[in-house]
Amino acid sequence: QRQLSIAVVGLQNSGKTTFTNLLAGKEFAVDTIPTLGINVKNVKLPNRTNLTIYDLAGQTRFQKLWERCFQQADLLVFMIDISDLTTWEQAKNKLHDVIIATNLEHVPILILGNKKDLLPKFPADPLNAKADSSSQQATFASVENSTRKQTWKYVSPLLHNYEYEDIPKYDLCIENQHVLSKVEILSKELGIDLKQGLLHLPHNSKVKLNRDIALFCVSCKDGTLIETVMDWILEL
Ligand SMILES: Nc1nc2c(ncn2[C@@H]2O[C@H](COP(=O)(O)OP(=O)(O)OP(=O)(O)O)[C@@H](O)[C@H]2O)c(=O)[nH]1
Ligand SMILES: [Mg+2]
Repeated sequence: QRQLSIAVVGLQNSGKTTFTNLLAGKEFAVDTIPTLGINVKNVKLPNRTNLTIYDLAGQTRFQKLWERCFQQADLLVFMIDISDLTTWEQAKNKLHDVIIATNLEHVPILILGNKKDLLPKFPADPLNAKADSSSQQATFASVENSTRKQTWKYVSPLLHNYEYEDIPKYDLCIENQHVLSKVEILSKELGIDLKQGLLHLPHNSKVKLNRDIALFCVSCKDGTLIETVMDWILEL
């Protein structure tokens, strides 16, 4: 039996409990109750893995509880609601705080841009179609001597043309919000260079990421890429 502990953090209403429920094999639910404090779930997976999921409350008053779970966690999941621009800056800053606070521990971090289903689709353009399908997921393994080389299989379709500096940067507004459903653009907007393993902070400062990091644009509602994310977790 293998034991894997996962701490799920992110702002309120981003979909943490929803994602936790999907991991536990439950259906998507529109009506959820905001989590108070910590909700711990144990899930037995068929391949002899026991998951312990710390589904944390996103409300500001509970965020100080997050740190307590970081020590126990083999994986941090950071949920972002990419459909909500009113909380975007706050979510990004919070993500940066969490990355910096945990960077020395080498704990892998999985960033999920959730609620992709609520973003407008890219204009139908046959030239874009191919690019779209190849840019669904991105994983970066940055810890040296990592035994988890297989995570690179998620990187390869993207890395062929992933160059952080070449990715356009947007002034996000409702008209162009759909760009966040492209994982490489999401990485740029979050300041995360998946290839070099760098976190870009304001005022040109950079932090080397000492950990495995993965980024996916998902929809817990439609189930988009949820299985891929689960596979990725099981490879840890
Ligand atoms: N459209 C859409 N709605 C989603 C998705 N994921 C979650 N939701 C909805 O978002 C709302 C909040 O979901 P929760 O999972 O409770 O959010 P949370 O992050 O646990 O919130 P706190 O516990 O308060 O921190 C619910 O109404 C969910 O149904 C998604 O992928 N698409
Ligand atoms: Mg919750």
